[in-house]
Amino acid sequence: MGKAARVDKIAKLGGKPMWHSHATVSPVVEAWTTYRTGHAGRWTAEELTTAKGRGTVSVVIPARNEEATIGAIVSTIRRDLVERVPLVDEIVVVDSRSSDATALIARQAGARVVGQDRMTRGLPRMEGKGDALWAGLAASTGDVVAFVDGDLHEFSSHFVTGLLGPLLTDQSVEYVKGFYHRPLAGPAAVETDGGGRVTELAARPLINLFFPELAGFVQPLAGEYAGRRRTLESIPFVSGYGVEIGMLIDLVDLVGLDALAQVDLGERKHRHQGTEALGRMAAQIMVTAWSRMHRRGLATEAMPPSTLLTQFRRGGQEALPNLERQIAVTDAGVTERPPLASLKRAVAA
Ligand SMILES: O=c1ccn([C@@H]2O[C@H](COP(=O)(O)OP(=O)(O)O[C@H]3O[C@H](CO)[C@@H](O)[C@H](O)[C@H]3O)[C@@H](O)[C@H]2O)c(=O)[nH]1
Ligand SMILES: O=C(O)[C@H](O)COP(=O)(O)O
Repeated sequence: MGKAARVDKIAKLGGKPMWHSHATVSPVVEAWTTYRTGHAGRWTAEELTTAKGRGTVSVVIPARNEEATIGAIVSTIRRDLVERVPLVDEIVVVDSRSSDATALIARQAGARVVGQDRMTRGLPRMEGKGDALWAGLAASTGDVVAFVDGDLHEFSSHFVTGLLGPLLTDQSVEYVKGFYHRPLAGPAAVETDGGGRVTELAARPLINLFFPELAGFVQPLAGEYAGRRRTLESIPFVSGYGVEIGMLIDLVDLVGLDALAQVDLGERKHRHQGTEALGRMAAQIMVTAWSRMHRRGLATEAMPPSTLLTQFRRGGQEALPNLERQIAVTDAGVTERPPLASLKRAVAA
């Protein structure tokens, strides 16, 4: 049994959790994690520029009100991977209905900035990150497209080279997902591995229960990933925060686990959202997972989930006297952009 396949597992014994360090994951996941996991340090930008040959590479960054971080991310990629070596051919920032200076700062740092709504004009309006990513795929031209979140702190260009490594050096890889350690920075202290709360509390249990072939992905919700255009254009993009889990399931169904890889990018620091917002994110992820469970015959059409999420907030003018809390109801329902390739075919016909 490979080291990568050794996992810690909690077994419930008499109500008390007990840790085992020699439990195995499924043979499929064991083989995949051993064979398809890499480390960003394995590839230099120079080697990858040679490997790229005549192909082209786009970096797409979705950004909604990211004026604090977007400039440093774009200028780092530009300096290291456009000017120092010609690895990245274009940097596209998708301005996702920002109300701050995100677009201006990104442009000044050297990105091409496209508006989410401008790219999807004439199509039904959709919300959130997934729609921004689809707009970015439509706006970009590279044969390989790398996506990077716009809220990362202490960004380094190895995030991009790590994602590109497997794709530019191994033709059998169609898609690469990043993974990392995730500190949780609170107001007073940093919890070393406290980040990724939605991942640990919602996405990982869902994946293990219903899509166990994907259990070897260390960070299934990572916003840093790259793929071949032909593949990315062949899958739908779920709106909002359903996009990552939807993409992973759709990809494994389309190209198979063996064409997917993951790369260790070290550590990732980002802007944290509050618990209430993460609850809405988790609900979108669950609704998306349900749609894929339904497609696989694991859930019936007769029992679709209610997409309304009721949350409670302390005090406020609208507080109900019996609860001393106000109630906020949001719709966690998601929609989908169709595979970009199908739209291009329809336009060409
Ligand atoms: O309407 C939106 C919302 C977000 N973003 C951008 O998307 C990126 C990630 O969004 P963020 O709100 O920072 O998400 P996280 O709280 O970091 O959530 C994690 O989990 C999400 C659900 O899988 C993933 O989409 C994220 O990439 C991942 O970092 C950032 O650049 C945002 O500016 C948009 O472009 N449009
Ligand atoms: O990916 C996640 O689980 C969410 O983005 C939450 O991340 P955080 O706990 O690091 O803020």
